[in-house]
Amino acid sequence: MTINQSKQDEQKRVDIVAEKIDDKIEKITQSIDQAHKETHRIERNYGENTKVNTTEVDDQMETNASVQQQKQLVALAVENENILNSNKLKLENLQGSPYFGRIDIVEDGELDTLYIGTSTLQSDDGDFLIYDWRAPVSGIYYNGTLGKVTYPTPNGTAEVELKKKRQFQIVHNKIRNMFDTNETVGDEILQSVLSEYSDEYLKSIVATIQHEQNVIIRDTRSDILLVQGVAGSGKTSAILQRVAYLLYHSRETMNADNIVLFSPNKLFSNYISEVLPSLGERNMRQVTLNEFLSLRLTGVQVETLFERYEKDERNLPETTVKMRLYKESGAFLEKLGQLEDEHPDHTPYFEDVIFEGKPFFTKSEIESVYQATNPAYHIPDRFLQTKNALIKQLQKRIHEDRNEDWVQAEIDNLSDEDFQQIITDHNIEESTNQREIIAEEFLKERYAPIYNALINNYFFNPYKEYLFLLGKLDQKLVSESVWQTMIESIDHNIETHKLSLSDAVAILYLRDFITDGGVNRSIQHIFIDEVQDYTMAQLKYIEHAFPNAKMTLLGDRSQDVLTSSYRRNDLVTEVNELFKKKRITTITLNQSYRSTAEITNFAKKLLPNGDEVKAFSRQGEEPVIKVFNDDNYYYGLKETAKALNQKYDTVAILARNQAQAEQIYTHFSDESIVTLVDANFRSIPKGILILPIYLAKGLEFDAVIGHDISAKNYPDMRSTDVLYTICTRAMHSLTLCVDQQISPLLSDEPTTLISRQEVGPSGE
Ligand SMILES: Nc1ncnc2c1ncn2[C@@H]1O[C@H](COP(=O)(O)OP(=O)(O)OP(=O)(O)O)[C@@H](O)[C@H]1O
Repeated sequence: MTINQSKQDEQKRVDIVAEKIDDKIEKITQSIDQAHKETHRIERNYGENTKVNTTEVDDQMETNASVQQQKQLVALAVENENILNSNKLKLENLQGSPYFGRIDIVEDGELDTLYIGTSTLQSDDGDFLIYDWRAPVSGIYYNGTLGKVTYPTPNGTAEVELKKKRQFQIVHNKIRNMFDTNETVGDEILQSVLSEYSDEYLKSIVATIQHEQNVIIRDTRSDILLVQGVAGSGKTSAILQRVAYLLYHSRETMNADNIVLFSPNKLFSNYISEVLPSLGERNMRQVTLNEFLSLRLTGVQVETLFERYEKDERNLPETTVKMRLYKESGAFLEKLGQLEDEHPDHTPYFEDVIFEGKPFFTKSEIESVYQATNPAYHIPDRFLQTKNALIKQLQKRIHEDRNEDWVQAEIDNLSDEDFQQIITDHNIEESTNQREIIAEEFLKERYAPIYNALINNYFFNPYKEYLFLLGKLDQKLVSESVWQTMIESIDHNIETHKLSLSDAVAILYLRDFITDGGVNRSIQHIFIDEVQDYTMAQLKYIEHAFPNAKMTLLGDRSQDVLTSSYRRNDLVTEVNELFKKKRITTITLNQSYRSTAEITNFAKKLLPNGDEVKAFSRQGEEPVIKVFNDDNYYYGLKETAKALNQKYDTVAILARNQAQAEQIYTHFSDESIVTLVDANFRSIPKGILILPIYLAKGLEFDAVIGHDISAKNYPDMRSTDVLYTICTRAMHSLTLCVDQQISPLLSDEPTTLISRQEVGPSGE
């Protein structure tokens, strides 16, 4: 059969499947309509039921039961509607492009043809018209070359013969491209996908997942999956596909709420937000490290990585580097956890529990309770015993106070409504001591802030505890006076409710250790993108906070923008050392997909091990280095950006820091197409953007302009990571603008790329 003939046959099949999808969507839309009406009806009914008279004590029990039942009915109806909606979304995702792959396999002598798309579609007779890309058998499409291949089944590994592998590009239900291939996914389709222009949102790579990416996506064995991948190698894309895969693989036991992604910033969160819905899945939870820490340390402002980077850019004395590296190590947290071995007689730092302006439990009372516990126990046990003893004392007080005159007087003063409310809320039955029970409940509500303070361990002061331990540490890094000054400065920060990142993590760890808290067992998978920005102490704390989670860590040691000014050790080695008791798999991705071959080859020359980076064979323009003299620099930058914007929708001018970005913006303020992006932005508009590099992490743009890559601004090797990250944000076009003298980092670049610009009005 010729390829044209088979294309016609394939097109016929697409038409049939497309019709089936439309049919199903119509049916499901009707079902959703009905389900929605049903939910509405039950809700209305529920509303009416809750209006029953609750003042008659006899009615109360009955009302409660019926309200519970109604609540359950509403929940069921809503759940039903949600399932239908999610099925509809899956069908809609198939519309226009129902599948992208086909495999022909011979299993037990029988030839089977399978089509692969973003979700399963069955005919009314139960035949599979489309297989979900995550089904075990679909793995063959991504992994297998023609010939004998295997795939996992519930009964063990099955061996089949792969006869044909075909790829499709189907747009508006028309086959645009169709190839038979022996590779994972042949270059033709990938070429065409990668040549597209950037979008506000990252796209799913489901149709063109590469072999090594597939390994990351389908790994279910490792406790820690560490991916070291060069810029643009698809790390972020692989994470999102992996989330979708895991949700499918463990659909009985896990949903999107059991997964947390640590993302570098808010812009990034928005940028990736469309991928999972396009695969028919809900987005997982997303937090930045700073949000995560701040949520756990209420009332304190934790320094962000960006703030610290901006400060570090100015000055970083050697002693600060030493102390910081120590406090950021896993070993430092461990040291804090050895508190009891080193200070067996130490009593933790307690605080008064204040109620209505007066101490309810004083610090010294609490200390006595602690000291009365058995010193043979561990500190967390003694702490818990102390807490329980305080709760008991509070309960005793409530019991004793219930007959006090002031309590009785307060109850007499309650309105009928409030009185009834207490009865209803606590299901109090009529009896001779009903009034006493009401008094107790009233006191419980009154004393609730004390109970809360005890439950939340507010009577413990982790900040003082931390300062105490720092003071006792026998460190040999810096002189005693430098160390003391550091402690004083933390103390001062705490007074003003501020904390540096490394102190915040250490304090949390110490607090959790003593109070035996801070642990979330419901999270099953943690993903950390841009892991090169994380310290080992932070990773250790995250591991502690989510003890049941497997971790997927993705990073690029060459894009260490935020800490390269002082970090010394290699990320992969450090992570392996930190998690040496766990099952770790390390995967390296060297193929870069984002940029044209010209841009990738240009950028990799900046790196000491740049030869490892493999460019994808997509051709484009050579990068350009434009050198201006002092007078016409900003004019030249502006003209360059405007010219590029004629051709490309998004042109990003990337600066080292926020101050530089702001300075550029002052020269552009008359242009409406220009946006100065800061850390509060949630999405990226089209046009000319100006932003500091740390906000552009993980993102990509059609055209990138590196701002002032001069010897002054990028003087030495410590700026390599920043410059490399800037260059690798570009998909199609890269221009580096230089004010006067070119940075020595560019000395390996051929002079043919350099153009000296003398034109333009001066004084701009
Ligand atoms: N298998 C693939 N098929 C199609 N496109 C791909 C594939 N892998 C990566 N890409 C594309 O390459 C670009 C870079 O991918 P991604 O952002 O996931 O890489 P990254 O490794 O996280 O990059 P960085 O570390 O530089 O931020 C994206 O546009 C993505 O769609």
